Amino acid sequence: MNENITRKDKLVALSKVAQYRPGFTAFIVVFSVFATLLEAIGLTFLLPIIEAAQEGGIPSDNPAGIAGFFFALYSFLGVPFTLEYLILGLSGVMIIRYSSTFGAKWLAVILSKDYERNMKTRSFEAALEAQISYYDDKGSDEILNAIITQTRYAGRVINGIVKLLQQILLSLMYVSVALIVAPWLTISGAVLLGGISYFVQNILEPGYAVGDRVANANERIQQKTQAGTQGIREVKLFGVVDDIYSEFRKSVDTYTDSGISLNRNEAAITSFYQLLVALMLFGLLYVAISVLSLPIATLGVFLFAMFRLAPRVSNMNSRFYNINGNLPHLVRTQQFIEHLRERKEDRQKDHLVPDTITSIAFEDVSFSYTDDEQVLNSISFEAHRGEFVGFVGQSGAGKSTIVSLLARMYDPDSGEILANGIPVGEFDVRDWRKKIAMVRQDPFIFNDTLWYNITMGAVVQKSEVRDVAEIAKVTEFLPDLPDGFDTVLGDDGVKLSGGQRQRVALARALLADSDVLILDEATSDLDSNLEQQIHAAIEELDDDRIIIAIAHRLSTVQGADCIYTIEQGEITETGTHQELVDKGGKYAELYAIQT
Ligand SMILES: Nc1ncnc2c1ncn2[C@@H]1O[C@H](COP(=O)(O)OP(=O)(O)OP(=O)(O)O)[C@@H](O)[C@H]1O
Repeated sequence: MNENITRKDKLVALSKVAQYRPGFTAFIVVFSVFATLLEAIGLTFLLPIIEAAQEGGIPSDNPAGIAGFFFALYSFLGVPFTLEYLILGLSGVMIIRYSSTFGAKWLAVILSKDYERNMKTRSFEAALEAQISYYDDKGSDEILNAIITQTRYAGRVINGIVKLLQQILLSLMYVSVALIVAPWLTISGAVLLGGISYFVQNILEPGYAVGDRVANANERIQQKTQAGTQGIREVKLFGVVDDIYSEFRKSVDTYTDSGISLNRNEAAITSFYQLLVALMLFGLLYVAISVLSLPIATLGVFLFAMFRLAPRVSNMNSRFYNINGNLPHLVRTQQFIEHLRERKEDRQKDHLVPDTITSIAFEDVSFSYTDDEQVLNSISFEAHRGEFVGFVGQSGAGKSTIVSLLARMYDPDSGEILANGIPVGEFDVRDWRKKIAMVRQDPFIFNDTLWYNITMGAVVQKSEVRDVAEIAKVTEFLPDLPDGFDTVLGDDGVKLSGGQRQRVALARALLADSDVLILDEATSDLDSNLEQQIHAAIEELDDDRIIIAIAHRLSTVQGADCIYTIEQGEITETGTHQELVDKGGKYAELYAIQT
């Protein structure tokens, strides 16, 4: 993830949060301020009650001040101004106050969780739509971390902002009251409070820096966990258990220490801030009494406002610190979504994909994954409906890259890939891929049933699944599976052998009934006998589709209509098996070694 995050990036991230359901956010803020105001009203109710207690349970029938206000209100409503009704009134205010507080908190949680959901769904959706090259660059661990962990922290920012806004509004209210009763004293108090806030925020390590460490540690934890679980066999076999564990431990320690620092600093802000504010208030009190000689009533209201204001400002400071701590996650998540969108697969639809693909052609196609290395160099070939085409060549020659380009996992740097004479780049990429079924050497097996892994959730007849299972020789090991087609195959098909996994993937591809079947070392883990049986069955099955097979074992492509030998990204030989053997070139050399 981008480590060089500027102040502008932070502001942009925050402004995006502000634009997320602003009406709902404003409603929550105003609603919670209303709830807090009710507390103040409830407090003022105490005055007439105390008075009534002093008067032997009967409040004066002509009270002054706040009690007078309540007397007038009760008269207006036609409610007797007695102790019982005052207590009932106070209870009513408290019921509304705490119900409102509960409502405000509930709404704030809804907003925060809704934002988290929005970030999660947007990022996963964007990840699903992103080009494969993004996955090559970033690695799935970073993407998983961004979608699962980062978004959780990012969701907390909006909650923090709501709470910060509540505190700001309440503080403004108390400042206004204090300003009315004692303007100069309030201005002096506000300047002092501002100074203390600045001082407290600046002596501590910035929340953003601590939060950034947490975000980095999270990324490393995800990496190590993934390496230690998905790669558990290699980890054990190559004796790196201790290394993986110690790196994991280091990251978890950083995560824990940084989390503690963040919370400790927030607590420090709250505690020391309150101490400093108390000292400041003593100073102001001294000035008010000895220098300004304020009347007691004014002083009372001023002190009340200041005592209410101080915890709000302290809370504002720790909230601000907390938002800063979560901000790196928010910025990273937003940048992650943006980067994914920039790398979105092109979904242009200049042409509808033809119902039947009758031919495919590469015309002078060149490609490189990075600037350093040209992987394909002017590749040209054609394949027509019903033809079987084979690619052979040394490891790293570029064979898989050719079929990846055909499936539009990457776009060529130059040249054209055509289907029925139309550039495949002009089709909607998803529609185009529906015409292709590819089996890779190491196919992914979903942690689901065998049935799901073959049908991929499509509604199909059992007989169809049985047919493809028969051709792909899945039926050979089906009786060994405890629940037949309903057997769950485990994480990435862990309960199957390499050859069994390939056969499941082959059955999946055959069921897709595509126009182009690509077999990229699809049967390499099977013994030659089984492989030949499967290939014979596929070739017999349907002579309509185009079959492209990549193989190291030359017997796999021996029956192909045309075989291309690839060397360092170029086609160096073309012909049938016999023609190439007779030619005595690279193919013949490989064939001689293998036989
Ligand atoms: N995603 C990628 N990013 C960068 N380079 C890649 C990527 N995939 C493959 N390459 C490089 O491209 C070259 C061709 O790889 P490719 O997989 O097409 O070869 P191949 O002929 O299919 O090899 P093999 O027979 O071993 O599967 C290799 O040098 C490889 O390192």
